[in-house]
Amino acid sequence: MLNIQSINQYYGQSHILWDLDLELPEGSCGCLIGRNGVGKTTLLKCVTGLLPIKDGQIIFNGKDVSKASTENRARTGIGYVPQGREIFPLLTVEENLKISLGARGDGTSKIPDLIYELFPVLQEMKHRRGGDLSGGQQQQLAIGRALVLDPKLLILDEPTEGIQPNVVRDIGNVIRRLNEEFGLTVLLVEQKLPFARKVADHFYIMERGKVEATGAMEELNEDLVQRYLSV
Ligand SMILES: Nc1ncnc2c1ncn2[C@@H]1O[C@H](COP(=O)(O)OP(=O)(O)OP(=O)(O)O)[C@@H](O)[C@H]1O
Repeated sequence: MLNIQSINQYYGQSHILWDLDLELPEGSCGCLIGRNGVGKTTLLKCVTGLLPIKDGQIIFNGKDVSKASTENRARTGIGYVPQGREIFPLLTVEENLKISLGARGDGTSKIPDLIYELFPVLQEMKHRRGGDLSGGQQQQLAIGRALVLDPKLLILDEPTEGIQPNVVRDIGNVIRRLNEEFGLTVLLVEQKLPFARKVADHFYIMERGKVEATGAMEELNEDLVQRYLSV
């Protein structure tokens, strides 16, 4: 589904991603983990097209999307929920969701029922402004907005950051459901290991701009945690 081959990325003179490889099989739920500053968000932004790569390839569904615009990648099925959510605070919940409809390219003007089914709170609050929602509700809105595009791959950057535990649980359940019931492939960055273990089936440990270890989530043992994640 997603095959990243030997990509390099720089911010000015700073070399951030180093010949990075990653393979995410279709139907899986992969979690990128690693200490602060190792390049997790940068990698997600390279996949969505928000940041250019210097060399290497990003293959999505068999197509090389390395040079495609963010809009085109979204149209071909890459959905993105950014860190910090980035919803529009002055627009209503419904307007936030409708904005994404325009990017679908199929002319539909109806928000898919699935979004309100997954997140009933968005239905209840659809006429409220995005900025009036709690952090957890805004995260649900950000996920709903990505789902409006009917993605095949859903990318989430720290979806539980700054969110109260009961909403974290709901978000975890929705991600699992999207993956297991609806067959969505998922790639997320997550710092909270218990959440990562519950939601994901694969892990990718990043260190200094590379994927240094990967495997099934059950293989994420104490040695790896000590070596790559302890601070
Ligand atoms: N816009 C930018 N300009 C210059 N350097 C940047 C920029 N954004 C990030 N960096 C640097 O790139 C490196 C990787 O950052 P990135 O945000 O990808 O790491 P991360 O693993 O997601 O970290 P965190 O867990 O703290 O979010 C860091 O050293 C960071 O300081």
